[in-house]
Amino acid sequence: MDIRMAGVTKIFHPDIVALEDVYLNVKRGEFVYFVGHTGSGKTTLLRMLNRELSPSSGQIIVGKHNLRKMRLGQLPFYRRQVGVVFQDFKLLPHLNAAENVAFVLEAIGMPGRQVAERVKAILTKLDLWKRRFLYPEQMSGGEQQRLAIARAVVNMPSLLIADEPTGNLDMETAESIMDILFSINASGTTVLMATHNQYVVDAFRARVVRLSRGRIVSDEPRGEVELYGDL
Ligand SMILES: Nc1ncnc2c1ncn2[C@@H]1O[C@H](COP(=O)(O)OP(=O)(O)OP(=O)(O)O)[C@@H](O)[C@H]1O
Repeated sequence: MDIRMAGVTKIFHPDIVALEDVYLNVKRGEFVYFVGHTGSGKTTLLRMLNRELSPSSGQIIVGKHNLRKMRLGQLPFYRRQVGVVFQDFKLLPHLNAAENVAFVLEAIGMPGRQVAERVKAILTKLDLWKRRFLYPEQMSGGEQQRLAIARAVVNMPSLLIADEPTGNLDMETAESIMDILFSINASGTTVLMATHNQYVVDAFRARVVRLSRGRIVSDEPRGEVELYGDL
């Protein structure tokens, strides 16, 4: 899905300007990093694209959806096309790995046999099939993050939003997560990822959009950037 943000401002009560007059275009199938200091607005921007937050002003168009005008009833249909991965995984602790993934498909009414097939395919792809009966607390950080990604992409979203998906992971595990995100991107999913990880941005080149105090201050097509060098 193409994304177009025009003049987007987000003000939190009473007067915290989290984003200010943001213009951004992302083409279907792009991979884009969002970088910038803590509090620069990365998470706010991503949460608006998932329609968790609405802008105070401006337009956000994702595919054929105008997010500001979207009615509540349309939200579940929109969210089916958007996968979300957070640093804190947000896995369901009382469900095992396979059930965590199956849950997403059951929630949209997919028949049981198809659910089982999809769950097996995605857990195999992310090298988790042998771990399918484990509960999140029995899994390592890297495994939990892979499971969170499995859950986010099992429904083949057009857009994947990842907020610090390599945070708290060692370098090797972070690399395996990035390999997975790039392979998902290669299959056509647009990927938007907020990160503080200089190594990842250097090693896995993509477009880099830098935010500072809620504004886009640079946009590098091939991401040769010092994340914090010039500030
Ligand atoms: N729900 C909220 N209520 C009030 N202020 C908020 C809320 N969410 C974010 N903010 C403020 O908006 C600004 C941008 O925050 P945001 O989380 O988008 O930054 P970030 O770049 O993602 O930071 P980090 O790198 O630490 O995740 C900050 O000043 C933050 O305190």
